[in-house]
Amino acid sequence: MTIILNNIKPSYMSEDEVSTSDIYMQPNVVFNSGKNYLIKANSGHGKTSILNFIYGSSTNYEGKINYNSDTEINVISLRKTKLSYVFQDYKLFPSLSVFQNIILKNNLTHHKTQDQIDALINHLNLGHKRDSLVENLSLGQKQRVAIIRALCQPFHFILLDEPFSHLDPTNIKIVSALIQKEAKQQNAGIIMTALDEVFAFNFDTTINL
Ligand SMILES: Nc1ncnc2c1ncn2[C@@H]1O[C@H](COP(=O)(O)OP(=O)(O)OP(=O)(O)O)[C@@H](O)[C@H]1O
Repeated sequence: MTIILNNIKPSYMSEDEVSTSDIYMQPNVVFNSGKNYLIKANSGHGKTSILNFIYGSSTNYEGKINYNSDTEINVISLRKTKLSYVFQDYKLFPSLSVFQNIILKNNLTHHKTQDQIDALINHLNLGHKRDSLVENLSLGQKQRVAIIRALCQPFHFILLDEPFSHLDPTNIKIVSALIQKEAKQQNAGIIMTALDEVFAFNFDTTINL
């Protein structure tokens, strides 16, 4: 799958604000599945915005996004099998447990077995929290739950919005290896945003937003 951005500009940001961007207001910015991309920028420069535009959860922009060069495709139809997203604010259900949050999604996709989900929970050091309510987790624990949930579907691209902002170096290493392995198995692309370099990851391309 290919995602092509053409002259994208958030409607709520001025031309001056995005004038130095390598993505905003640029023609033909191409993302290919099978490749890992880092989108790097300071706070408030539009990282969440660009992922929301690609995912179609915001249409508050000028310009055009094409998926597989198809100008007519409805991005929402791509989400179940082609686009996964780890939101910066996680979008978990606080009154459900770790396991319930994950299985709720997996029940829609049937992408993993229950044993595979338990193995992932243990692998990301959340075994002792499996049946705890998400509202009682630390931010770093919530971040890992959101990552496991995002892996419970097939995808051609996974979008990750500052996914390691609350993780320690050991967990970053474990989570990075897992995401890269899962993406590689599906020949999928990774589009990650961050404030700075992410050394635990092998990126093909780093783009300054
Ligand atoms: N729906 C919206 N309406 C108006 N302004 C918005 C909207 N969404 C974002 N903004 C503004 O656009 C700018 C970019 O926001 P965005 O959340 O994309 O940045 P970011 O790079 O992800 O920031 P951070 O690193 O702090 O998470 C900010 O000035 C923000 O206030």
